[in-house]
Amino acid sequence: MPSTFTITPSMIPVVQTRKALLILDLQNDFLSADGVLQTDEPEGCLARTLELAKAFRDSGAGDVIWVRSEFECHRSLAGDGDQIITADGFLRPHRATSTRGRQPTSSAHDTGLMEADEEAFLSIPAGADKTPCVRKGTRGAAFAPAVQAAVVAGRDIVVTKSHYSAFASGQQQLVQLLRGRFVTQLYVCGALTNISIYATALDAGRHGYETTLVEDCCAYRRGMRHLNALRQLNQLTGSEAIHSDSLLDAIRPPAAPSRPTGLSPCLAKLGMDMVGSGSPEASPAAGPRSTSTKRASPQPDRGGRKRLAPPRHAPVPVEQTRPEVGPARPSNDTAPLEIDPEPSLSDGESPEKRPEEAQRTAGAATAERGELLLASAKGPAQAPRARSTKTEQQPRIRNQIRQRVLRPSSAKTPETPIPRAAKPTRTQSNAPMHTPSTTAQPHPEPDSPPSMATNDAAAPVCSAPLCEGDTTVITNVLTPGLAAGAFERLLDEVSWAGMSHMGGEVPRRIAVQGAIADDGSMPVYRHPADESPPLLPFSPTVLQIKEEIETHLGHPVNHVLIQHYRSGSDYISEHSDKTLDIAPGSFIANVSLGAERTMVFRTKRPPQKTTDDDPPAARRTHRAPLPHNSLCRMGPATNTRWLHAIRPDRRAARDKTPPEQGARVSLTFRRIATFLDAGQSRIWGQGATAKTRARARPVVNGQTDDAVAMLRAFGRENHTGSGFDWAREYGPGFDVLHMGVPKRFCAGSADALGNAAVVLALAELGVGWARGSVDGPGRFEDNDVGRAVAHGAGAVLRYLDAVYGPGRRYDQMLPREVARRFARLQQALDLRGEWRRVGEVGAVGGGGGGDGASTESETAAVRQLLATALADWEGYARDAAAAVAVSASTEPAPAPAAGDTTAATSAPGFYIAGGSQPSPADFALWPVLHDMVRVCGDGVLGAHLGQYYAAFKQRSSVAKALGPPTEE
Ligand SMILES: O=C(O)CCC(=O)C(=O)O
Ligand SMILES: [Fe+2]
Repeated sequence: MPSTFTITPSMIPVVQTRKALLILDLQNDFLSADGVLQTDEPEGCLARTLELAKAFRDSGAGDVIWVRSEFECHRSLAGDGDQIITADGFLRPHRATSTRGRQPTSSAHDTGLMEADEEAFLSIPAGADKTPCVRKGTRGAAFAPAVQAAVVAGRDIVVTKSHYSAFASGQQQLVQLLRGRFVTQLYVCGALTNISIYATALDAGRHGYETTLVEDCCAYRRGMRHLNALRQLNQLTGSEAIHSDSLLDAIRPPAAPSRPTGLSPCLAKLGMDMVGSGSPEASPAAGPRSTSTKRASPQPDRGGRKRLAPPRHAPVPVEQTRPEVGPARPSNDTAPLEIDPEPSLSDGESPEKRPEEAQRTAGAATAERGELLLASAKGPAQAPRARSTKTEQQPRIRNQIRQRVLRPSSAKTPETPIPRAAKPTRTQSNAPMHTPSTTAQPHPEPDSPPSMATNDAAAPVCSAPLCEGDTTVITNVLTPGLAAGAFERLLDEVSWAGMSHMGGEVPRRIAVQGAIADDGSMPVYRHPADESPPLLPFSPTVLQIKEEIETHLGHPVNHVLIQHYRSGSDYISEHSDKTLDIAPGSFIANVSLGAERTMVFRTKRPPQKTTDDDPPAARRTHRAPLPHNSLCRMGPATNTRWLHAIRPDRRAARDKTPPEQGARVSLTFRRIATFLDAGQSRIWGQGATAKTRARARPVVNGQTDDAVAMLRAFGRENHTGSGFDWAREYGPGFDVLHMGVPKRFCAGSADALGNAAVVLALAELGVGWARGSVDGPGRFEDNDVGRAVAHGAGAVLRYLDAVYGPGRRYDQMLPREVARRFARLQQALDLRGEWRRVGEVGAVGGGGGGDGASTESETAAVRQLLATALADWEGYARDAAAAVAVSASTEPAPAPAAGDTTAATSAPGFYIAGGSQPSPADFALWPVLHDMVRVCGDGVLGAHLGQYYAAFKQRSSVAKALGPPTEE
């Protein structure tokens, strides 16, 4: 039977979705030195953003949309409208309860504070005294000159908004414009991360756009706000933050295939300085090529010119370069292997010249609608140009090509394997000077005999020199016996920690080990992190690795930073190692175990051009794959002139080769010349102000001027190549040890029960703290800007409740609940006082001081006393139990509080002042009950109070409060 409809797949319109780069608020008020809200972080942000905009446009990846803000009228932050972040403290990621992603806390009080914040530049509540920002017609509202010059009129799109969000209700212009262009994927950057970027990205998520933040192109004034915004966006909308390099990589024309090098498969993948030096001869090591004759036929580039597919074994530059600035680059000049997936669509003509192609891909009606909508958009928007599917499909095809050509299946190595136990012969002319060993570690002589037990497959192989010629990758670097199982042993034996940077966790686990001298002194390597884990002595496997690695360095190392990249999502951003504490002339030794990742080297930004006649400076990139059991031996010249990074590798597992799967451990060994004493309280050596131990000076902790100066010097080392003036920048030395986000300090008092109550509250509320350096009356010092201090357990409990606990929301409690919370807390504090007095007069415990040894009659007297004192509490516990029983039969169990991992499952979860979460009364009461039970046995508590006591005891926070005070 003939079918009613004939379905011809080629007739079905394919809507090709597109991307856009949304750049927000790069206006004078946010960028210029006299701007009202000048952003100065991150360094180089504007230049990177402009570079990205150009590359994005030139690559054909999508549209560049410049958005600017103009103050029109006060924008309230109450209700469901604009949302921004003005919190300086760490915002704990919360469970998204609302699909609209609204922040859960926004009382009138919070809103008032937010609107008053200077960064809330579109909110000027009545009576506010704020400097006007981005007022229409002012210089501050204009794009910064460099930005204005970067906007390509007639091609880019410029949109003006008067809300924080570019998608706010009443601002449908952008949504319509994007719809018309079939944009589904947005890359967002600009200024400020926590204000316009946050509001816009949150709304973009609501509109269903797949949104990615280009983190290093997001400008901000306060690091914590920037991090909070990125974190919250990730939490609420799933948007990821990437580095602009990753985006540039994704949109950049395809990588040239490696010229056959004849090296081992791994080394063949190294990007080496071989531009133009290769032979065009065929080689068995050449990677597979497409066998499709169609694909090998002449292909058009995007400019419509014919170009030839590369000859089968054409020499191609291995080094990947990207011009810093300069004219738009034709898409084919570095794309020798561009394969058109649909040759019929691109046969000889530029997509731009083929409007009918747009109809084939998107359908005539939709293409037209795109144009109509666009015409209604404000700003110099341009009619949509029809795009071929080719442009959009390139990344995927390129990836396939890259994988095939960069992974030759077989290759020979012409390198002479390095004999085991022999120091590799260094051929580089600019290899670091060998600093004589000052420690007693033995080093084999250069011509010591090769070890007997090696075979070819397992012998170390050294790559050709990389970057500045002083860097090499040595594969098979560890002896097979050590390499086998080292990865697993390290995971087990190393004491891993998180590390914070700018108040956030770095995206990998780390550990620090080093040579601790007999007197306890140790090397210290300072780099831009707020806190690093403590240095521990070399663990057995690390020590073995260190000893083998030293034979390849020719000098000892005394410090190692061990990093665990748990998956492809863990990474280290582009940086150069900070040489403040590194001994001059020494190598930085990166040992890789586990999954293969790629070290991407990129030359530092060249100095600003001086005249227009200078040719545009180019930055060079090398990719060095680091397979399991390899050593990247980086010399100082490379570290001076190049940055390096392990970028995230978020490819799906199926797109990775087996060696690339899984986790990686790297060990970065350094020779450090700055030292701390055993107590980490004094510092001396190369990078300190005191150059000798005899003159060692106290370390400086916290966010001090010194810390800022050191961080700025680190920043300059990252950005200045050989122009970095070490003697001037680092020569005088820094005594800074821990910097960055200050800690909260808690100093205990002689009152053990008060201390336990505070520790219990801190644990329950998930508030991290460190032990205060000064002992004295119980004291809590917060890490807010003003460093709020509360004295005495009662005040601290109230403070913690009001700032971190449910006490933030007294406005949402019934007055009687508030009164009950206050009254029970006071009563619990009084009970603690009575119990202490009992202890003092009757010598029966009372405050954890006594050992419970007392006569029967004394104990009986105390029991009697307690029976009276605890009568009220028994009643409260009975009421609370009854309330829980009622709500348990009608409602699902309340969610456990922050510090509790067990309450939801095993504890009934009733609290002495009622409610669904512990209150300060519980924190004050429970340690007292516990002490009473310790002294008098649990018979002292009535049935309900006993039940309350036992249930609360199961909470995970209790273990912390009972143990010795431990920091978080
Ligand atoms: O994991 C790596 O190989 C790189 C580590 C690194 O560059 C560093 O710690 O400075
Ligand atoms: Fe590094």
